[in-house]
Amino acid sequence: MSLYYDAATILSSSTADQGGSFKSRIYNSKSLKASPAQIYALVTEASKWDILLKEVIEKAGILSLEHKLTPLLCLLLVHDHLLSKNGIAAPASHPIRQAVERHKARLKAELTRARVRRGCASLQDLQSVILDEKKALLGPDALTENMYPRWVRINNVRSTLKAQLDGTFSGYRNVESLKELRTTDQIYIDPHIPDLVALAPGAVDFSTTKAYKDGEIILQDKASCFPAYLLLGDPDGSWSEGDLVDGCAAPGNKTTHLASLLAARRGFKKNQKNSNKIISMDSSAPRSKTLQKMVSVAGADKIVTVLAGQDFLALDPADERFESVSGLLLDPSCSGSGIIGRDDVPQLVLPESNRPSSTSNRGKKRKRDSKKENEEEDEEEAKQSPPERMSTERLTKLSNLQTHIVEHALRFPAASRVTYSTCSTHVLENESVVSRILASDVAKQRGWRVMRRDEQPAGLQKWKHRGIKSISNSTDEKSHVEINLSEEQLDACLRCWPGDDECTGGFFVVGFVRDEELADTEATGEDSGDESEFGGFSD
Ligand SMILES: C[S@@+](CC[C@H](N)C(=O)[O-])C[C@H]1O[C@@H](n2cnc3c(N)ncnc32)[C@H](O)[C@@H]1O
Repeated sequence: MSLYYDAATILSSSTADQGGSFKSRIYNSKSLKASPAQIYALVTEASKWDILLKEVIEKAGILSLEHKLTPLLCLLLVHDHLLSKNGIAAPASHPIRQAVERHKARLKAELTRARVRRGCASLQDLQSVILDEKKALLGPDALTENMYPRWVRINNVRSTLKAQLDGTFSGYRNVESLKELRTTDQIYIDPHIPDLVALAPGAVDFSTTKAYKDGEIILQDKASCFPAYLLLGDPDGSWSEGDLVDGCAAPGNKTTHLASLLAARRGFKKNQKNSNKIISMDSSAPRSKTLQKMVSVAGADKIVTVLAGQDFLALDPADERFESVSGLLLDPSCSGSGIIGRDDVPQLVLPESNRPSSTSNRGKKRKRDSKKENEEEDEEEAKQSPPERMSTERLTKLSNLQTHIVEHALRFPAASRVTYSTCSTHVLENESVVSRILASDVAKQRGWRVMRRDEQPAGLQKWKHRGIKSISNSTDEKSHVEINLSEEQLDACLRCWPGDDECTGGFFVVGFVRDEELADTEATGEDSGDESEFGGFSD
């Protein structure tokens, strides 16, 4: 029984008090009695159905009859009663189980009515309609990670798309759009990124499959696949790369994607001698261990050299180890404001109680409950706009460091392509950084410009979300950031927005290419490299 009380407690407690992500709060809490896995599963599942549960509970009128139930407790219990295979996890004689089960006929009837009203033949169909309603009601931030499709990238070092479709995904039915992806036996082949597929939310946990353990498939969000593809282009593309550097590489998603794209390219150009290598590094030693492990599992040890604990800014571009480096991928630390699930306390839409608020004969307890609910409301408000929480000062420091890292990449003597990416939605960390880089001496002296849309790989040319000049959130507005980018330059920037129809997290990526004809030998001086500008951030 503690399961429902524990879940209600964790949802009501303030993130600021406890710190950490929602999941870590559950797993680290010492005061909860129920199993953390059960609490997490209950809350995340209930948050997928809350709009429906609210409607069913209100129409069944339970809350005005059952004074033992708060709206939150009722929602969690009715979820399990109607939608969980095993029903409510409490002894049949427990008063709060009885408080729900007394109304089982009405609840069942209201569930059927709600499904029929929406024209859905099954509960599975109903679920995606409910998620769409939730998105429309609360905006994309209301959706947590577990409500998005599962993105799976096929690793060409160890496998091929065809082999995986015939193996791991055999029996899956192909759908033509993400919207159609509703049931767990469907698969969608992404039109923007080669060898990327999506499975419906709730599909099997692919991290338990043999293909995952053998490194044949990698679980990677779609947006995070943009940078490596932007850098290397299509396998039949004309850019013939030398060595590659991934300067901020841990845990290794983009490094292993680079390796996969190189493998695909080698398959395509079988007769071409190609011995490019990838040099990957991360300034954090512990994260470098993860990077090394991911590279090994992906079968990329022969292509990738990991420089563990290496600060990219401390590399000397003139070092002979880097004389053949033609492409660099920079994905430095950022605010992470685009990450789905970072502030991942599910937003639950609760039923209205329809009870007088202070006249109850359960004085104290009711007061406690309503205090909890007020706290919940405050918390919900605080959750509305996660990107606005980071201070302008902190964002400016990050932006300075990001600019400095990319400018350093532009100095590698043989470099002709560089990509810069973040999982941030802030203009300050994205278009503003691009604007500052293009204005820097190193960019002018060496003839760097942005990679135009028509120069981008075929899949990304089709991507509709592009750079912007401003965003209506207070942190960016307060910074009075000036963005000197032309329409063409903004069009060269690729953006992903959390919660849009493409089901990505928030992301930004831009490519820079070197055009010696643009090189301005008159431009002098080094760009500011004052380390004190960059302090005070963490990953
Ligand atoms: C956003 S994460 C990179 C994610 C990675 N590209 C991937 O796709 O798996 C940023 C990483 O940059 C590293 N980092 C930050 N500043 C760095 C620097 N100056 N040199 C090397 N690594 C750095 C951090 O330790 C962190 O692991």
